[in-house]
Amino acid sequence: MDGEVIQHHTPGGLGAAESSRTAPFVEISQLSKRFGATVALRSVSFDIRKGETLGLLGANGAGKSTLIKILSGLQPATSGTVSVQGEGREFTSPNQAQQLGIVTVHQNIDDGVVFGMTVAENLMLDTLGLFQPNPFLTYRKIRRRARALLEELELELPLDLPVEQLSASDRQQVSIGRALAKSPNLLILDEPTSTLSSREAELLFGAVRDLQYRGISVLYVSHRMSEIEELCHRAVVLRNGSVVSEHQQPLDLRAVTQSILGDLASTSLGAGRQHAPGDVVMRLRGVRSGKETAPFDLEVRRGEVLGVTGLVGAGKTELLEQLAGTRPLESGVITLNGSEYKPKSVADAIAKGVVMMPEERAVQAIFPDESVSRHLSIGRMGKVSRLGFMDRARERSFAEQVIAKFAVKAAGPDAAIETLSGGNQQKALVGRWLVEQQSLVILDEPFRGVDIGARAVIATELHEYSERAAVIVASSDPEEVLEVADRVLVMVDGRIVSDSPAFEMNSEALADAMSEVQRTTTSGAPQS
Ligand SMILES: Nc1ncnc2c1ncn2[C@@H]1O[C@H](COP(=O)(O)OP(=O)(O)OP(=O)(O)O)[C@@H](O)[C@H]1O
Repeated sequence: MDGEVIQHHTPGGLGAAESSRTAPFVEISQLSKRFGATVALRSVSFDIRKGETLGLLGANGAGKSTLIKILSGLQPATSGTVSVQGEGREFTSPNQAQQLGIVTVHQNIDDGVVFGMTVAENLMLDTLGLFQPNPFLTYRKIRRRARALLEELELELPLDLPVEQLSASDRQQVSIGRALAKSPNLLILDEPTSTLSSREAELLFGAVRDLQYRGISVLYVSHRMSEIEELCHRAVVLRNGSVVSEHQQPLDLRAVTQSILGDLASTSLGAGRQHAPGDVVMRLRGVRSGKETAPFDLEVRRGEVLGVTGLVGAGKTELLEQLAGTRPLESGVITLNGSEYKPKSVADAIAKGVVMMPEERAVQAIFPDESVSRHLSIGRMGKVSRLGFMDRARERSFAEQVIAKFAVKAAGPDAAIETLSGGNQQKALVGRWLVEQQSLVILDEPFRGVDIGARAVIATELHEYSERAAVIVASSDPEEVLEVADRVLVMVDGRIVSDSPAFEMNSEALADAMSEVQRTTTSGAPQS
């Protein structure tokens, strides 16, 4: 431990019984985990007390997910012990962990849902034992129980839709609902808000507070310091697989950040940078973000990072997909470097120099068994093949450049992508589009699961890259947008309601604009 001063405090409005939060529910002792030559956890010891919400923090690759996988019975530890309510336990399956009341919502949303089943079936999967055939269990009954659960959690989800038809954030809500239906004693949440809008995140915080009142323990992993501050009674920091500090409320955020990174020098983000907008790269005239919405005009220039924000469902993705060739143009005309631009497909857009990193990393971009280098070549076949055959040397050297430039923590270009921590996968995916020259790079939610140090690296690279190309960054988190953007568009219900230089905005003003659904004006970006 670094020996931080420990002060006692209850997070705002929690009111959970202080006295019951002294006995440990889980005690982790000298836990270590190796993957070949990689040491993911080194002799980790701490406890999670009854009724407390404990924050688990650490940079990308620090070992958080590995620890969670051990606690959930998904992976065995190499050495060390885990005790539950004072008894040493070894879990060899998620079922065993769940029998002891330990339920986990994993970082990858789709680990928590079963495709091909409806929302109602997913919610009741474990509680009603739907994996076993039961002739007496009707869909009506499943649906009734699921609806009662949703009412209790104050969630609104379409019960009869197959989960694969839901948006990422709705699937996330289903997996959280499914976990809560199991009445856990310890709920582990691994970056639960990374795919949620701020309103959905508020609902989740309400659910966590409810668990606190009921004396249920929560292990809460997040890169967002404001969430740790708001929800957690204590926080433990992992760095390079070791526990390096423990913090109590009120959190000293500077000390926490320093402890996570081991060095504060690399965390200055882009706020307040000087920039000079250059030539127009892409010009939109009469374009719509959806069929029902009013058309608008927009110019995207070299020399500035254009941030696009709005709640989930505001129309950001619909707009950006039209630019990237994944969705046909609804209406209007687009020009790219002065010529008409009407991409017929993603490949056509890429050939014209417009590339997009999609929002849903796991579903749309990751092929788990492929190596990092193969992964980074997907969509760049023309650049890494010769006479139709993959050129392995070129593929590896490209991957090496991305790994070095974005400080991706990986055993090397041949490592399978699934051996990288979530945040390191994300850095590699962002980096793959910023090594070569493009006309326009679009990144949808690039900071998802990325730690504060890595965010600074990405922001710096984006600023540098924007000198040569137009860059659009979309995020539903106003703070993330302000960290990187020079100019910010706010979208509400498919319309652009504000278009301003970033230095004129702050996160409160942005959040207000994002939630202002009843605006009467059509667009803050004037038609010309
Ligand atoms: N299956 C695996 N094979 C090899 N190495 C692995 C494997 N899983 C994890 N690692 C390595 O263990 C270390 C810890 O990874 P882990 O996923 O626990 O980090 P994390 O703290 O959850 O990061 P993030 O914030 O990016 O999700 C990393 O160096 C990672 O590359």
